[in-house]
Amino acid sequence: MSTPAVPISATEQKAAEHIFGDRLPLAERYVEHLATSGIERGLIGPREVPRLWGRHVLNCAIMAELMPEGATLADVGSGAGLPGLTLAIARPDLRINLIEPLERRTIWLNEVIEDLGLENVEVLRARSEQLFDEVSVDIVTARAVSALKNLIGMCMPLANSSGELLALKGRSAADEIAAAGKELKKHKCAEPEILTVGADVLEEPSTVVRVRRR
Ligand SMILES: C[S@@+](CC[C@H](N)C(=O)[O-])C[C@H]1O[C@@H](n2cnc3c(N)ncnc32)[C@H](O)[C@@H]1O
Repeated sequence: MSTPAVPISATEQKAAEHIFGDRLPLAERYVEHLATSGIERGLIGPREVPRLWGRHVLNCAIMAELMPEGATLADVGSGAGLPGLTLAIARPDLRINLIEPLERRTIWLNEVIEDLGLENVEVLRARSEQLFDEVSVDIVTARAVSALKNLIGMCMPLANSSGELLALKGRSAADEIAAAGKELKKHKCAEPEILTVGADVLEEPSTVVRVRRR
């Protein structure tokens, strides 16, 4: 691959070492894929290159801190593998389904998974709603897929009886929770929690909304 320079600050480098440990070379290879074929094939915008490490890979991979050992995951609307592929790289003990309906995205994801030699992740080409009878996992993740009020109906049916949704959100988290009252009630969910993750290692920690059933 001829790779455009993907900048990484000293703080990001330290965070990447902290999150990925001896699997950091796999994360670096993933970033190379994002910056080359990921851009050529429209999975990520060229203007994102300067923010690939900080805003995309590290803000997603830090969610590994919330994952119990050996958990099963479904990442809804995985796109270029965010956050699902970053979690598969950081945590080989997790078993992860990447759920993505668009064929060209699933082809790219499978190519990257094969190149990285990841054995704990599988791509399912489908909309989440088509998998409600087939997928039952401990944790459903989603980032930049839809507003929380829509995500609840798209994701909670994929969670097992004690399962949960972890949605990566930004500053809108509290407003999105306030707007999701009807859906939370319909799916018998408790009041969501807003978690700040990675404050000790990231310049901008991630905001995650955790939704559990009552
Ligand atoms: C804006 S992209 C975000 C991709 C990635 N999660 C990220 O953070 O970069 C939204 C993705 O959700 C997928 N998507 C939309 N509706 C979906 C559904 N009902 N089930 C699963 N994926 C869906 C789209 O195909 C698209 O790849």
